[in-house]
Amino acid sequence: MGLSGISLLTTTYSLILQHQSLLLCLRAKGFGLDLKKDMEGVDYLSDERKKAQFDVEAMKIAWAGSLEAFQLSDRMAKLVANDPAFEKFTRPMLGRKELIKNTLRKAAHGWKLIVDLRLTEEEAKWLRLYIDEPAYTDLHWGMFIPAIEGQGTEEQKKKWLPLAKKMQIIGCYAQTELGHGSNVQGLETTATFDPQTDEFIMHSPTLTSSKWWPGGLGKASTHAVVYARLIVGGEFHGVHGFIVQLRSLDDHSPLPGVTVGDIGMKFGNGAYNTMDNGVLRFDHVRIPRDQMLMRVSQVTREGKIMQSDVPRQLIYGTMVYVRQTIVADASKALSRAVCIATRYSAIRRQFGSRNGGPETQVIDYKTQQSRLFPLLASAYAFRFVGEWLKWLYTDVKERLAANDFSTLPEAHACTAGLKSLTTSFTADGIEECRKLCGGHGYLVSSGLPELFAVYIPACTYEGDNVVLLLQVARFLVKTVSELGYKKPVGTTAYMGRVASLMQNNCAVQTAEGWLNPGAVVEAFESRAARMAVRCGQQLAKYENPEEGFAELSADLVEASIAHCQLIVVSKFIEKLQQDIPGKGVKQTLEVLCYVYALFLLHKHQGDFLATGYLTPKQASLANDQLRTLYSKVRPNAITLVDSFNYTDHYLGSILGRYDGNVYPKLYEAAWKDPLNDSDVVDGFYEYVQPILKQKLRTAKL
Ligand SMILES: CCCCCCCC/C=C\CCC/C=C/C(=O)SCCNC(=O)CCNC(=O)[C@H](O)C(C)(C)COP(=O)(O)OP(=O)(O)OC[C@H]1O[C@@H](n2cnc3c(N)ncnc32)[C@H](O)[C@@H]1OP(=O)(O)O
Ligand SMILES: Cc1cc2nc3c(=O)[nH]c(=O)nc-3n(C[C@H](O)[C@H](O)[C@H](O)COP(=O)(O)OP(=O)(O)OC[C@H]3O[C@@H](n4cnc5c(N)ncnc54)[C@H](O)[C@@H]3O)c2cc1C
Repeated sequence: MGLSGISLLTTTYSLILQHQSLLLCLRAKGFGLDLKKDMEGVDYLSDERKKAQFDVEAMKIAWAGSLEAFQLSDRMAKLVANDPAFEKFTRPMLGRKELIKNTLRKAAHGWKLIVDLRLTEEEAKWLRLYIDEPAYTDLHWGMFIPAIEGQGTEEQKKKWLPLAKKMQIIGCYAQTELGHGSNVQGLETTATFDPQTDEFIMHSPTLTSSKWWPGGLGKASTHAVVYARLIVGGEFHGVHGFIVQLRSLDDHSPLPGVTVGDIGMKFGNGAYNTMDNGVLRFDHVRIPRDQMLMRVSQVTREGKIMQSDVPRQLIYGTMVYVRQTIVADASKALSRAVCIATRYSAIRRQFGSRNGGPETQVIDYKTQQSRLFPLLASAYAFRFVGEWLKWLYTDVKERLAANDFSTLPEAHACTAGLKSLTTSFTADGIEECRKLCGGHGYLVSSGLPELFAVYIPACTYEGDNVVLLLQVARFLVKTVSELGYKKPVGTTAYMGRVASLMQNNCAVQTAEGWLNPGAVVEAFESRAARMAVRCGQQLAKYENPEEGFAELSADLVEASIAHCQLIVVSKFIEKLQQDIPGKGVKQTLEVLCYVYALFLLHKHQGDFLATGYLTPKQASLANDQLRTLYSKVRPNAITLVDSFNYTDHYLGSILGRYDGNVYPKLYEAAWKDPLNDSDVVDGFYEYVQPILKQKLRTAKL
């Protein structure tokens, strides 16, 4: 085959697909074909992109939240993607020491860009996101600084924040211990006030009191906000945060009395191993009294405890903040996996060839659609609920600054519940995307294994997901028990209509009847209210409420999930009531909103049926409608994932490449694996050749 023959192959998409494997064989056998030249610059997904029924540029803005947000994010994504310093292809192949050093290098380069280009805090945040490598900086900016901002006095903020924001100190958030993570009040590290020297003595009295897990602690941090039991005058006064210096600012060596190191390798290659999660012990380390974060309680020079008007729950405030950001991160992680799986599903063909024509794109299989499109819809749903949660958190923060703490319990329940719901779904969703990509999804170069490995701890950190749903359950039970005399507000306002929600059943008679926001919201409200009330009734049978709560905890978790799903569905619907510009954008989002809601209704139909709200026929109609909706998503699938506006660098996936040029790039990547540096593998002469050359004496073999 001559070169002209090869260029002919590039003329049509389907022909190229048929001949790719042949070309690859030729190259492998040394025919000297330049695949790069032949395949690059072709958009294998262009036919798919032509099918779009909406304005993609407008959808990008709807996804980003505003034109300004889109432009900012786009600028930072390109800045990172075009900088070779942020290459990440080889990350999963690095040993731990190289990995950490590489991360330190990237973090330093990122900081240099932030300083040199005078980036704002918002721009810097996006820059770190697109660098896409968990690092000590996440904890420094994401928890250490927010802990001081939320729990420090004005004086403390004035002293510590400028140092932290200029990175003259590096901080982490040291709460969890070897023996306790979820049970914060069970922490054992002590901070004992010494009135003679006006200091706290930080001490780790037991092995299980060793701080264990804090990110950035292992190797990078100079300081930590350490959570410890406050002991004054021999009495315990609750757990509080203390700013403690751990390492010398000159040579980074641990200070006297401080034992600190990394806790070792974690799940997966690369992935979260770029983070130095650490262990820390104190041997009677002294810190000045003014290093206790004193917005909630103060210890005076004389050793008196003073309580401000601020509720003690504010000590948990940093977790509320981070849980809110984790919901936003869930939509990013899920959309990334979905983008990879959707693009690849349009490229991949299996079966169905007629008369030698192309095989069927796997995205056209209804089973593929029924697994993929709900994930796509969920990515959008999480994006919009994340946007709402950010608003809620900003509102709470402003109120807290003005000493209005009334909305803190709801903010806690919403952040805890939505963190749990979105991270559990996203972790499962990434794994589903891997399966949707068949065998190639299991290759590291698909980007999915590392994304999964880096993401799954989100179900555990910032609160184990079940523990958090039990917090939501407490909030719901309290709301139900107060219904007689207190009007529920915010996300529990629907409980105010509990009588009608318990009585009225679903009125939908046709599949089209489900395309009605009122019908959908009422279904989710009725299910959530009925499950919460049922739990309340069951609980009332127990003399000891705590015993009842423990006994019914599995049902309470289900009720919490129902409540949180209602929030996501409602916020998606509310988003659609806003003005969303761009041809077809709102209509396409409406389709996704119904896919999200009806998929959940189908998946949890047991709840809807058991509570008596739906009949089996109505549940079946919802499923009929869902099938119709999948057909409406299909032509828009590729452009819906293009609307995330992810660069190939951020996606980090050959299967998810924007141009769909999958096979040549997979092939090329295989040859870059260090194992292929030589034809004869290291170890052949020691371990393989002797076997091949052995003269067997046993008769049996
Ligand atoms: C590719 C790159 C990807 C990179 C991704 C980067 C993402 C970066 C993000 C994160 C990186 C990971 C960092 C991880 C950090 C951590 O994990 S820090 C440690 C987090 N630890 C936890 O979350 C512990 C979980 N436990 C708790 O939250 C609590 O202890 C509890 C379980 C809620 C408490 O239980 P308990 O019953 O003992 O509670 P009490 O202390 O008695 O308090 C009860 C009352 O307080 C109210 N409450 C509880 N929590 C809060 C809160 N956060 N805010 C407000 N109010 C709260 C609760 O409702 C009770 O109130 P009531 O008495 O009125 O009923
Ligand atoms: C990657 C990663 C990064 C982390 N980063 C930090 C950090 O920067 N700073 C920090 O301080 N911590 C950090 N952590 C620690 C993290 O916050 C805790 O691991 C988390 O809060 C869970 O606590 P645990 O490990 O004690 O789990 P456990 O509470 O021991 O959970 C074990 C099991 O018990 C169940 N369980 C526990 N309590 C109850 C209950 N009351 N009712 C029913 N079931 C229950 C849980 O559901 C779970 O199935 C990190 C953890 C990870 C994995």
